[in-house]
Amino acid sequence: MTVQHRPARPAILGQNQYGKAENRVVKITRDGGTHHIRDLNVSVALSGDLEEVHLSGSNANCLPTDTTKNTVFAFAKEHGIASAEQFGIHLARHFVTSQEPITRARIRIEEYAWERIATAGPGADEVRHSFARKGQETRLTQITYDGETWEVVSGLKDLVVLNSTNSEFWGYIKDRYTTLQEAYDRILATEVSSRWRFDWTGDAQPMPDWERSYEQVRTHLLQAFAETYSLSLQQTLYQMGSRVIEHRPEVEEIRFSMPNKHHFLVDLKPFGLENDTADGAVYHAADRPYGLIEATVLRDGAEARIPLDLTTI
Ligand SMILES: O=c1[nH]c(=O)c2[nH]c(=O)[nH]c2[nH]1
Repeated sequence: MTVQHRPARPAILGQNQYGKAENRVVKITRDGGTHHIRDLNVSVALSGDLEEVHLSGSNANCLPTDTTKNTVFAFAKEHGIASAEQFGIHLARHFVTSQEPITRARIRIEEYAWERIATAGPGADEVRHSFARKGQETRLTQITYDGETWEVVSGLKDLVVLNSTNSEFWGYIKDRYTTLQEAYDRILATEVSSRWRFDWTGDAQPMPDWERSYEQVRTHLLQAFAETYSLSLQQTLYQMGSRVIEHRPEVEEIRFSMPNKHHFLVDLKPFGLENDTADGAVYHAADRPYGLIEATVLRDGAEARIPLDLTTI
């Protein structure tokens, strides 16, 4: 029997699209002391007359993905973000109407919601520039018992918080590798992971009210974050820990691991746009690398027993 071979046929280019994915755009608008935040993850995919880009390597019809990224940030500054839908419509229309070879644009946007951290007020002391990301953090606990002594370490993780002002960072060491510019008004954002150890070791002592303790520690952490005028994330961390130690007698020791979730002001000067912190500033929320600030705050005389690496409990 003879085997039938299908005639060889040439390769052809099928459906294709390209663009810049996951542009992390944060815009802060100021209404006096009350700040508003919009936090988007914007992905652009363009298609059209792009055969030659793939086949011959001619880039004559290629709008660089870098340009699509710049457009997203510049539009956030110039036109604002009234809603994710409005922003996406505006971008899609721009790409299709301004570039002849581009005949289709798909803009995908995820929006991260934030809620204000409640502080003292309303009144002069009320903080209006501090936010916690919506969505519940994870509450944790670890109980150890050897037949005699109890150890209870509780905590939380994934609590994302942001101050849109009242944060500076300057006066640090400068060596030949330093390029960081001093900051006098920056965003301070972190994802709090914390564990705290209770002074309760056994039945001879009254047991803490675990529910109320958790609620109170969480509130003190949030309020200390919001109310601290920060000169570094390290200083904010210490304020958060010492506030818990001072207000919650049942807590002996509290440990933190806090990534510095950097937000960089985008340089929009090449597009004739000023972008400073005064109002409507647009930031790039950088993913990695991140600063990682870790420390324990203890009651004077207490023993530090929470492991340095929080992932081990
Ligand atoms: O709060 C900060 N602490 C640092 O140690 C540090 N280092 C850095 O580059 N930025 C910051 N911010």
